[in-house]
Amino acid sequence: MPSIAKLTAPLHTLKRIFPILWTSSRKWTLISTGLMVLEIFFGLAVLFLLKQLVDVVTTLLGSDGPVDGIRDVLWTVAATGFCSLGFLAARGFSGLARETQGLLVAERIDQDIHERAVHADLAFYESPRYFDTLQRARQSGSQRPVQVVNNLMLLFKNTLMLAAIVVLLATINWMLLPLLLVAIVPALLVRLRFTRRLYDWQRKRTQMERRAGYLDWLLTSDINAKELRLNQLGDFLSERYDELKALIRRERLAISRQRTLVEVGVSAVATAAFFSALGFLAWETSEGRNSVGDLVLFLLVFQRAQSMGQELVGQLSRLYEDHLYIGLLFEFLDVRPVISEPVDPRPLPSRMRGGVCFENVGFRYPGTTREVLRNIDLAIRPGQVVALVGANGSGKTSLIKLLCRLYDPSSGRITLDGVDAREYSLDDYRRKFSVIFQDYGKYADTVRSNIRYGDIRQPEDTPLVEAAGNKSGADPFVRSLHSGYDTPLTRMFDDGQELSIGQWQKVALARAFMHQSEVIILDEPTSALDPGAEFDLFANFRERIDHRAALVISHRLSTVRMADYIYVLDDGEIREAGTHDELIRLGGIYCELFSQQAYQYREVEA
Ligand SMILES: Nc1ncnc2c1ncn2[C@@H]1O[C@H](COP(=O)(O)OP(=O)(O)OP(=O)(O)O)[C@@H](O)[C@H]1O
Repeated sequence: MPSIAKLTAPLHTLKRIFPILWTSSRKWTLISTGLMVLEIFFGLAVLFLLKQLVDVVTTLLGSDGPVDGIRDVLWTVAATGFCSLGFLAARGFSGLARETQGLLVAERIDQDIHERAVHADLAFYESPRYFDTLQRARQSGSQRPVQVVNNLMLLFKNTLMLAAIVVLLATINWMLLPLLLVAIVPALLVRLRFTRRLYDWQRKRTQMERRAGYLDWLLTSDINAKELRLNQLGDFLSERYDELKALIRRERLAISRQRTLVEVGVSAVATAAFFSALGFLAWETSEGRNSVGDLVLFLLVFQRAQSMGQELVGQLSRLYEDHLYIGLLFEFLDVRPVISEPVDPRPLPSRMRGGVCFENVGFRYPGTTREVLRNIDLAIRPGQVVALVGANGSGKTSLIKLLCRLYDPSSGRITLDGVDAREYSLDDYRRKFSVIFQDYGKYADTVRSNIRYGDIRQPEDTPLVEAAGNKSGADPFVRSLHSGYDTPLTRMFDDGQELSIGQWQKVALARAFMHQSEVIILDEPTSALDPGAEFDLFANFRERIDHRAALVISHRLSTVRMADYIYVLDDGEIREAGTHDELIRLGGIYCELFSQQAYQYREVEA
């Protein structure tokens, strides 16, 4: 037995859909509803007039004076024709109105999806479980909400029409009604069952579809083109893609095959019902219990009732399907960021005085059990350059993500001027930092925009863009591009220019310099820079960053030694901290790393 909650679930879906429709296009909602009402009115009128026509003709056949009768027939035919025209016109225009409304609603749903996607926690993108919700929301399609309402209106219209036909049939012979039920109900049950099966299957297959999409991207994207050719991975990946797609196709077709077989069976039952009804009525007519007019009316309306019933079945199953898929959309729209604004945020000091501190911070990524950071105590004071060193996977990038509140600590706290960072408004707090990550963004836009995205509040022609380009060392090569700072980057669009990896890194660095934040965070900022460019950057680093505070992650100890204070991270814990000289004197991990790199330089010099 289905539970009450399951039965009422579609109603909840509707309750959420109507406000979306209303707010996205009031005018078109009203127009399409009005036209649908007209469509129903004319449709019912046609049915009524058909019955009238049969009655008038039957009376005419049985009477002696044909003159008045013929006039009645002609009037009824004319009225039926007029109403049919009205029906067709209303149906045509309501289709147009629904399309307009559909496009507007789809735009609104896209806006909602983008809004949620932009504000979702970073964890959302770093977990396959969450990421699937986004894919499913996309799969559900932004047209669904308007489809639901269209289907609902069509359902309403067809139900009314069917009810009218049922009344007509009952006036012929009530025994026809059970036969009509036999023609409609099994088809409905079959459709609903297979809609559910297909939906369950698609939900189960989201990851597999995503894997296929990923392989498709690997095979066709420019990023992987070099490795694909040199490692001859093309055929191998293409085979994996084919295998996945074949599996998905086989499973899907198995369901469709079963559905087709069952539907053919159900149609056979419906056809048998029709001919049984016809035979029964022909017999009743030959026995004189029904008139020939009844038989004609039956032939006119029974098949109409049957096709209307089938439409009704289609609409009901589509409505059910839409309800299921809209559930996926709502599932995504209901994702709320965990990293949220405090109800009553504290005012953030315009200039920080004490700096940012980690106080006994521990952290594990959501959905995982391993603590990637433990007992972290760290401070970044105003104007201080702090360096973070450590082996791959020791937790450096994770620490930065916590610092910028892309995640919150699992234990301990991060403070700004002694106040827990969670007490400040999220946007204001984040504005205190400018960051360049290892996997920085490459925007298919002009150089100017690529840099200005560091602080989008600045006007388009802000001189800060060139100033940032100067600081990062990007300026000389940018000026040599065909349109200087207005050169479009990447080959994604016409006229786009591709940069070298080092040049991209300089543009990304400029983006970090663009924002007049108080703390500048650089995660491996010079990994792709040539030694000359790296030397230039750090030679007068403090002037370049306007004596702001900085946190620099680097594996190059020549970069790290210019820092005021250095933290050494090892397997999620800070093992050593101090100035370069102190750490060398300590003779620990840092000293060993430094000696290894220094040895290599000495070898070159020797
Ligand atoms: N999104 C994530 N979900 C779960 N675990 C993660 C995630 N990102 C990183 N980790 C894990 O956290 C640990 C620390 O990773 P992190 O990226 O902070 O290291 P790192 O010190 O910056 O390394 P590298 O020098 O290679 O950049 C690693 O063991 C990594 O597997």
